[in-house]
Order: sequence, then C-alpha cells, then structure tokens
Amino acid sequence: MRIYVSRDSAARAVGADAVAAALEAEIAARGLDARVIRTGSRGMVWLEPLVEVDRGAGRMAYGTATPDQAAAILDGAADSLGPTEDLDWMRRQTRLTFARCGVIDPLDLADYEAHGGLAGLRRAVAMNGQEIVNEVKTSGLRGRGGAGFPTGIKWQTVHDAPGDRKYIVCNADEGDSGTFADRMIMEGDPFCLIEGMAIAALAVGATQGYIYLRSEYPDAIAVMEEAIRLARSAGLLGPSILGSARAFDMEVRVGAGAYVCGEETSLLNSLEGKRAVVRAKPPLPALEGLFGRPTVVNNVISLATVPVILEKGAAQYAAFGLGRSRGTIPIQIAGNVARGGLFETAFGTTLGALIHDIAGGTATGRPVKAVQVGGPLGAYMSAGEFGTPFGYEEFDGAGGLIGHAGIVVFDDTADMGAMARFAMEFCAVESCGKCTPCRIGAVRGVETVDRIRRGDASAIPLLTDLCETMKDGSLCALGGFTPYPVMSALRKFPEDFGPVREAAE
Ligand SMILES: NC(=O)c1ccc[n+]([C@@H]2O[C@H](COP(=O)([O-])OP(=O)(O)OC[C@H]3O[C@@H](n4cnc5c(N)ncnc54)[C@H](O)[C@@H]3O)[C@@H](O)[C@H]2O)c1
Ligand SMILES: Cc1cc2nc3c(=O)[nH]c(=O)nc-3n(C[C@H](O)[C@H](O)[C@H](O)COP(=O)(O)O)c2cc1C
Ligand code: SF4
Repeated sequence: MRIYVSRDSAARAVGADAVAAALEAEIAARGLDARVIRTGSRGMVWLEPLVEVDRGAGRMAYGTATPDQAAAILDGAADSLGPTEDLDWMRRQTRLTFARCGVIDPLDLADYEAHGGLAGLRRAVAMNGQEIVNEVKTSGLRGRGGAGFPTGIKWQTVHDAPGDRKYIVCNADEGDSGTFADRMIMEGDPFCLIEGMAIAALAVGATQGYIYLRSEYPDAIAVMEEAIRLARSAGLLGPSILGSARAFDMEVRVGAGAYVCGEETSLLNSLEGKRAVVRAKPPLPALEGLFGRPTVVNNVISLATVPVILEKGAAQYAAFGLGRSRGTIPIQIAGNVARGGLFETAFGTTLGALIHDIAGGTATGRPVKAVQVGGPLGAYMSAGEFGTPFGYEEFDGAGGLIGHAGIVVFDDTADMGAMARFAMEFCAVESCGKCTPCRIGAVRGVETVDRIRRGDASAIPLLTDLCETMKDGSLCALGGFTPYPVMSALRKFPEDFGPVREAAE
C-alpha cells in the first residue's frame, strides 16, 4: 500500500509531518507492507489532500487528516474521511512540467526515473550542443520568469559566445505577488530542475550552475540541497554527467531578500557578493554574465520544462498552446478567490474561465472587480477584459502582462486608488536606487496619487507625465513597469480616485 502525505510547505504548516510520523509508527507497529511517500503538491491548494491512499485498485483521495486518524486510515475505515471534493479540476489540467508533482517521492531518484525522469538528459547526452539548442528553439519555449524571451534563442547566444567558462544560473527568487510555481516544483520535483539545468549546461557548454533561491523558502532550499547531493552521488552531476565526458556541477545560493534581486543583472551582482544593484544592458548576461562570463539566466519553470521537451520531443510540446505562446503554463491563482492554487494548462484558456470556472469566483461571493496578472508590475484588468486568452501577445494587446503567471483577484470592495498608491509605494521601497526616474519618480508618484485622491484634478496630467517618464527612462522593468498598474487603475476605475473622477475619464 502506498500512502501519500503532502510534504510541501503549505501542507507542513497544517501538520503533514505529524500525520506522516503517526502513519509510519502505526505501520511499523503492525509490521505492514506499506510505504508513506512524502509527495510534493498536486495542485490547487484547496483540494490538495494531506493524505491519499493507494490500495492498488485505484488511488483514493482523502482530505486533511489528523495523527489520531492514522490507525483508521490503515484499517481502511478512513473512507469516513471521504474525498475532499470532486477531482474534476485534476482532469482539466494538462500537466507536463508538473506531471510528477504529488506523484513521486521528491527525494527518491529511483521513483523519479520510474516516472520518466532522466529520459530527457539521457537523450541530451547523446546529442551535441547545437542539436539540443535546436530542440528547445523548435519547442517554442519562452521564458517563464515573465519577459517571455525565447529560451532557445538565449541558449544560442550563450552557445555561440566565446568563453573559458560558462554558467547556468537558475532564477528562483520568485518575488511576484501571488506566485508559488517555482517553490512547488522545487519542493515537489527537485530532480526535474537539476535535470533541466544539466541539459542547459550540455547545450551551451557550461560547467557550473547556481540556483539563486529566495531565503523565504527554507523547505525548498533544504529539498534542493539534498537533491543536489543525491544527484552528485548518483553521477548525474560532477566530472562526468551520466558517464559522459562532460562535467557539470551546481549549488544553491540563498537570495539577499529584495524584490529587485530577481532582476537578472542585480541577481548576478548579488551572486558575486556585491550589492544587488541593476547593471545596464547591454552587455546581456548571455554574453557577459556571472563574473563576466557567458551565462544562461533562466527562471525555474523554464529550466524545469526542458526535460519533458527533450523526453517527448519538441513537436509534441509545441502542439499545445496558442499563437506564439507554445506549450503549457502553470497558472497560480490567489487573492480573493473561492479556490486558489496552481493550475497547469495549455496557453489559450481565457482569464474569465480561470477566475470563474477554475477558481470559483471570489471567496466573499461578491462580484470580481479587478484582477492583477503578472505580479506587482502587471496592469489591473477589469471584467470587460476577461475574454482575453492566456497568451503573451494576447495579454500585451489588452495592455496587460502574463509575467510569471500569477493572478490576484479583487472583489468590488477593493479601492483601486489605494492600489495605485501601493504600486508607487512598492516601487519606492524596492527601488535599487540606480536611476532617477525610479528612485525619485516612485516617491513623487505616491505624493501625486495622494493629491489626486484629495481632489486636486491638476495632479492627473502630472501623474500621467511622471508615468511616461518612468516608462521611458527607467533602467529596468521595476521603474519601467510600475506605471502599468498605476495608469490602468486610474483609467479603468476613476471612481476610486476621489472627487475628480470626471477629469480622469
Ligand atoms: N518571476 C518573478 O517573480 C518576476 C518578478 C518581477 C518581474 N518579473 C518579470 O520580469 C520581466 C522583465 O524582465 P527583464 O527585465 O529581465 O526582461 P528583458 O526583456 O530585458 O529580458 C528577458 C530575458 O531575455 C534575455 N535576452 C534579451 N535579448 C536577448 C538576446 N538578444 N539574446 C539573448 N538573451 C536575450 C535577457 O537577458 C533576459 O534573460 C517582466 O516582464 C516581469 O514580468 C518577474
Ligand atoms: C524587478 C524585477 C524582478 C524580477 N524578478 C524575477 C524573479 O523573481 N524570478 C524570475 O525568474 N525572473 C525575474 N525577473 C526577470 C529576470 O530579470 C529575467 O528576465 C528572467 O530570470 C529570465 O529568465 P526566463 O527567460 O527563463 O524567464 C525580474 C525582473 C525584474 C525587472
Ligand atoms: S528602475 Fe529602479 S530598480 Fe531598476 S535600475 Fe532604476 S532604480 Fe534600480
């Protein structure tokens, strides 16, 4: 009998460790042939079972259990717990990147391999770098960190760049509001990220990798470090990847704890032990990155998606999706929703379907007023835009941003004027201070929103001008994108900006 107990940090917070320990003690006391498997998360948080029992004739889902129920679960009497909810949502997902999450023991390499793991790396070892790059290009994979830059083209640049050393840097800083896909895959399927980074290394000729992992994720840090240790002793990392003549190793570096540390050049400075200030581009990190060497900087999900592309072939991956947005994307739904969590699906689902069908509308039962997609730098979208299909170009056309695919939902009690002020305030607090439009602009932005909200209509054109200056003059997207939430709130919800709303319309 296999008993699955969720091990991700959310489940641990509600007692998963105690439940697993009680089950293990009961199994030992009875001398049973049963195994407790500490899985990652299977997806939508509200449906995530803490305990699932596979009795062979079909896997049965259970809800959260207490340690006291361990005996009843083993007796089979735990049916009284009942399935938490209809698992219809699981069937509606297309799980490629997250296929193993919640199914395997995250730190059991044999279990990983038994579920398709390492097939991509084995194929890559038999290919040359250019062939791997071509495969990733053909898949249509684009950077899942937010900018959507084609991963294969970035790898081509690093592949072609001269350099005595090259690096693979995984961006696991995951600073966007309402996002947790990076954490879930690192906690639930860490070998998948290691495999993706090893394939990237083979593709571009890198020998050393780093995972820049935010300090707020202690469980992910512990799981990744242990997985790297296991991978090294199994010969996946080290002087000879899978017995080949190619070397690659990696380590985890804990993030310095600022939103801007996720910006790739600031991240590289932090990794080099310097203050995390943004560097001007060019030069691109692909040409002069870590310690001045050609460097692939990719998001966790971009890298963790590479193994399935190599395993199943680029064409199969590219068959999913919409327009130039190929494959699947793990969408993270949070904020005021009845059901929140991660939902992996092919590009193309509409925003409205995600909010209403998948997330079940608001938790408060009130109408949805606004949705922010793409983190704190994403525009606010209103009900009129819920027909927008999830795709990079489609969101861009609607003035929005997919970003890292986090959706934060607000009901009709939200004060969008306050949210616009918050966007400026966030930028002022998180600014690295290198360029004036962001460092000074965000501080003046807070004051200007306050003036508008106090009824000073003359401050509206001032805010518009300030936003234009920040958009055009900022060195990075922190200052450059903050105008999107601010101006979208002002344009779409002028009634929340005090008595001067007519002037804003
Ligand atoms: N995941 C998160 O938590 C988070 C947080 C904040 C912002 N973001 C996202 O970050 C995005 C902005 O990121 P950015 O400033 O790095 O975007 P960018 O457009 O400057 O670059 C995107 C990536 O493509 C690379 N690139 C660009 N041109 C290239 C070329 N010719 N050859 C090789 N590589 C090339 C860049 O080095 C970078 O890795 C925003 O869209 C936002 O959604 C994500
Ligand atoms: C202020 C700021 C913060 C960012 N934070 C992250 C982050 O936490 N994680 C991430 O993957 N990308 C982040 N990015 C985007 C990175 O700069 C970069 O585009 C990304 O890591 C490239 O990987 P990808 O091509 O796989 O998406 C951020 C960008 C900006 C401007
Ligand atoms: S826009 Fe802000 S965060 Fe980016 S470089 Fe300028 S001051 Fe730093």
